[in-house]
Amino acid sequence: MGSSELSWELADHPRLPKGKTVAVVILDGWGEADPDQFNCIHVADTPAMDSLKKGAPEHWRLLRAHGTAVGLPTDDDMGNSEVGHNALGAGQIYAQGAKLVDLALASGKIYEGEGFKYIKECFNKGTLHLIGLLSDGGVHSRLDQLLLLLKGANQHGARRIRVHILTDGRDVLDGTSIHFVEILENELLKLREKGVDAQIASGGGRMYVTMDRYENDWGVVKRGWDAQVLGEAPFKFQSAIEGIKKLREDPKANDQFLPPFVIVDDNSKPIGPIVDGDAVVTFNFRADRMVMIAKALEYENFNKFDRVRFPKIRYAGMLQYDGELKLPSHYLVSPPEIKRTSGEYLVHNGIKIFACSETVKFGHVTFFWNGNRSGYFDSSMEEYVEIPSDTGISFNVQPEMKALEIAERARDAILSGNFHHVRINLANGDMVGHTGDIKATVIACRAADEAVKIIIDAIEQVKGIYVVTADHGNAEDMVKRDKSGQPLVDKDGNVQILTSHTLHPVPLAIGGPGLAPGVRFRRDLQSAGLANVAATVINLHGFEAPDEYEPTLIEVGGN
Ligand SMILES: O=C(O)[C@@H](CO)OP(=O)(O)O
Ligand SMILES: [Mn+2]
Ligand SMILES: [Mn+2]
Repeated sequence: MGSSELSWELADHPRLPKGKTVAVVILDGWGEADPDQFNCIHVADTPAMDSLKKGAPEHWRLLRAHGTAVGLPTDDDMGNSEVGHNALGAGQIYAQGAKLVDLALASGKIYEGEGFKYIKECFNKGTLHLIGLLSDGGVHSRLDQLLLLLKGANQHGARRIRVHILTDGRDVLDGTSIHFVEILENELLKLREKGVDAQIASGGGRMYVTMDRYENDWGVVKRGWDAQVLGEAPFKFQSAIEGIKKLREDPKANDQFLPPFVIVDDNSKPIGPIVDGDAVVTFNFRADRMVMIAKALEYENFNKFDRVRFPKIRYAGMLQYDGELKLPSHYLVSPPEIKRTSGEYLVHNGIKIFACSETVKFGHVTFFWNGNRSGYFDSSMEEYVEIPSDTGISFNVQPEMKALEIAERARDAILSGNFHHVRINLANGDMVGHTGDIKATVIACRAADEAVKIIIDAIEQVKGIYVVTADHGNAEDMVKRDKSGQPLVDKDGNVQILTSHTLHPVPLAIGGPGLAPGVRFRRDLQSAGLANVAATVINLHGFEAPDEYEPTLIEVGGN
């Protein structure tokens, strides 16, 4: 039976009432780890989160937020916002992009699909361009997948290949970009030895070039366009390794923010602009930071910046990045078909939804939450509010970010009585954690905690229920550690700052005056993860969860 024939009607929960306002708060990048000076959540003053934990074993627990619990290939994979919010919103665990690409490459099916056949048409006369994040972080892309794709594309006819790299330093240690470029150069050399004209053509740091999201700053995408498509950039080098070494000589340089550069030949001519008749693949599997560049590459009508030239190319994404917009229209691997998410169920069952975050996380509580789908399920039942993020600064400069504004909008939505379900994401722990600035991250954690307090107070007033959790770890551990947990130091004796997410579990707290007496966490689901939250929230709205969902975390004990 197709899913459209399944009913959307949820059964009444036998013990739990309807009509309570439920606030769902996602602390982005807020894991649980042992306390020490690199645990910014521990160092920060966080009275609201502390009080949720203290003495409340029935209403506070940990959840798995990484690896197979959220559909990633292995339990060595750290969690991230995409898979975390997908699991939270969908209540089911789907094999995610990273895994699907692994399988398609291993079986060779990637080369038999419509997307590859489409770009292959250009291999005879045109160049194949590969654009994406160069690291083994596994959040947006993976180097090993790129290398397999390079090899496979060549075996299937690509004779001229240009790679446009985006340096990481966010999912991996800062300064590791050189290492990844060396590995890539090695592979390109092997291809050249076989007579393939394969080279790196341009580059730049992921946070400054190409990988913006949720339309926070189109200037980022434009810088990428200029380098990748037009072959224009403020820096020109004869090799990417030489270029990155040069750029990193600036003491403030950082892989995440390297300026755009193009590789030029002996005559200072860029070696790989994208021109009519070329094929382009964006090789990131994760959606949010590819949607904007996909629009620039695909849309005939486009007014976000002056593209100067709009080459007639064949473009495919590694995945389709937006299922609602069908963007891009060609892709190498089908994305996970995330269906029957909790948001869609709730609106079908009369629950009015308010969702809010600031720009840099706005799509997390809407697009990701709803299974990588943009827009409303039912605009008469939902309101999504985006608070504009600061632009043009690194978030350690303003670590409070928009936590207060988000909390106030959520408070107003709660007190208005117009919504049953109020959902927010607080970006601080994650966005400031990624900067590696420990002092600023401590301030960030405190700001997020203050926002939690505002929401809990509002829930008290309307006799509602709160659910506070996180999507993955980040701020709770800011240092790279050895196997025994000791901080690692570099050759100068400095600790190695960790800018990435972590493998730690995240807290889940429930409470509020609306929580029915006897509601408590079950004890039989010790290894539960983020996907168990959706059924729990649906129960708290007074419904039984759908059968296909991961089990609820709560039970109603005797009085
Ligand atoms: O910034 C991002 O793109 C990722 C890290 O690569 O973080 P998050 O998953 O929290 O959005
Ligand atoms: Mn996140
Ligand atoms: Mn993050």
